[in-house]
Amino acid sequence: MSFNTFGHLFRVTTWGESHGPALGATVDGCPPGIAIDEAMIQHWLDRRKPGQSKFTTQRREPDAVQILSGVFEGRTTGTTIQLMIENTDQRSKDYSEIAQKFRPGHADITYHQKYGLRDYRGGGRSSARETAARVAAGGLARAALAALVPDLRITGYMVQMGPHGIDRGRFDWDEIERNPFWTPDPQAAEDWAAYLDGLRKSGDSVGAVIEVTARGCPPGLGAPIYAKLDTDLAAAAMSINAVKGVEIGDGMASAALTGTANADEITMGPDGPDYGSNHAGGILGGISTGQDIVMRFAVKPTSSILTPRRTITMDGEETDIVTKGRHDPCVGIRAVPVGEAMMACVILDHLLLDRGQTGGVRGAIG
Ligand SMILES: C=C(O[C@@H]1CC(C(=O)O)=C[C@@H](OP(=O)(O)O)[C@H]1O)C(=O)O
Repeated sequence: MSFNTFGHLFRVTTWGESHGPALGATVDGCPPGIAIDEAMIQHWLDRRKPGQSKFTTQRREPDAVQILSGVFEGRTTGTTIQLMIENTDQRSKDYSEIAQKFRPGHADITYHQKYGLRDYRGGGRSSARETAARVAAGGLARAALAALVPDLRITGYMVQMGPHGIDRGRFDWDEIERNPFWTPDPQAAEDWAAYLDGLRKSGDSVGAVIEVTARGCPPGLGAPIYAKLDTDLAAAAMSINAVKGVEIGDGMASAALTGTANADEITMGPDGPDYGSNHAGGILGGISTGQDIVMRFAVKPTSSILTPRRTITMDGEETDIVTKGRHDPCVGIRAVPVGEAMMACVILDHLLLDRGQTGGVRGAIG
């Protein structure tokens, strides 16, 4: 059990608070010889950083990453890699009014009950700003995966904002990069813009569902029983701030299927098994099948809102709370690159575990 660390062989420890001097990730177990530099990691951080549209927080952070160790002449050395991002745009006075109160739906109250004190500035350690560190580690994982599994493509996108889901008939992979919501449905992007603008102006927020797909993942990653690939993916997604639900493949909806409908029928293709469908989300018995790995997670509405809500103070007095400052009306938007980063870290971790146990040798079919 580690409080701030995840992964078995590719181990990521994140550290830092939203209004502290800096935050970052300490990565142990990265394979040596991986080509990496700050620009390669920055590419991924730039997709998550705040202040990029009216639909996200207006805090302005460059999220500029510094590699402090573990890289020599542009390659990982196999030793501990320290990634650091300085905080530059803290505005802690926004939080002075709520320092003595608990935001409903926020970690404020549980942190206080557990530890008896908390860094309330920007939510401290519970801030979604912590996810910058995950994205930095994910950038490193992606670089390792690019060397080890060149065909792997990890892509996240939003499939639902509030009650409004995408139309899968309009799914367009190229559209994901073109709109501020990372959604594959151009019509949804238009509809959500108007919807979220209204919510934002009325001082409210909303949740979202994010899907992350890994295409080109080899079969054989993951292991029964406690080392399942889906166990680690679910834990990784659930560890992201504000996540309240995780699904693999058809997830909860698979309960409504019959065995006939759920069967991902198998035929023999030119290069091995061919699956007619993918209800399983690319994982059977905790082990990847070689199909697309499909994970979804639900992000709750941002709890820092301008609409007054009832709460209590640390002295137990009943009161109202309004959270001022710069907040995301839908924090799910910036959770998209975070979900991708977690998928990259978990797949790399399982790739390394599999190489250790089986050497990557697969059972023959045909
Ligand atoms: C800074 C980021 O998001 C922050 C996440 C956050 C929260 O409570 O989660 C609250 C806000 O912090 P602040 O009040 O300091 O502006 C967001 O801006 C980031 O993600 O990089």
